[in-house]
Amino acid sequence: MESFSDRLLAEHQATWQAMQQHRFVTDIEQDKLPAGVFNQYLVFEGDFVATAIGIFALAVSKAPGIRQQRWLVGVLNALVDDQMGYFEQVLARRGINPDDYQRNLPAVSRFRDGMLTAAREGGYADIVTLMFGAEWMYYHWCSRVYRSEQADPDIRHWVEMHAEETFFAQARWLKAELDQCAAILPEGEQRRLSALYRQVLEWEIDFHGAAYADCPAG
Ligand SMILES: Cc1ncc(CO)c(N)n1
Repeated sequence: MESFSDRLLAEHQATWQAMQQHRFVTDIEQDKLPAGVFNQYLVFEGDFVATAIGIFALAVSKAPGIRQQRWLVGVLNALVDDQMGYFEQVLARRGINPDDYQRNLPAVSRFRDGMLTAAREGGYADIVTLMFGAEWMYYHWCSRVYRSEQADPDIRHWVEMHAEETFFAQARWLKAELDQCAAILPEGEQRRLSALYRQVLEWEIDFHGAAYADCPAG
């Protein structure tokens, strides 16, 4: 039988493709992403780390057992140490002062608040759906784009970080975890999670468009 996560991917193919072919993704693939757009994106992403910490903390508190908590605490640890450190370094290297950039464009707030609210109000399966939606999609476009070249070393490194085994393992863990959660859920709950998954992809598409806000001509 088709797994629940594969069912979600099949049900929302069009939305998935819209993200995989997003201008932000194809610009990186064709090595023509304007540096200013990447800088703005890094500011949004640096802010998103704080959101991700909040979401994974809720996952720890709602997880059904120690097996999940042990893994999720590892994820949290990587976010607070490696990811936070990464953003400090890359912003400094590129001379980015976040105060000079947009911080709260509607598409960015919608993604952040939508994810956090869903994580707060939902159960463990909801949170796993959110993060599976975000990470599986991200791994896929980065592993494709990895096969082309990016001249800017920071852009190249960003793609590599999300195409490498550590990140893939995290996305795979979420996928397997989602399948395990969904297997015991009634059809109505599965349909609700499917709608939430699609919502995540739509929030993501708009979030990635927001980096172009001050650069409409590309
Ligand atoms: C906006 C966004 N979605 C997904 C990921 C993958 O973790 C990310 N880093 N940023």
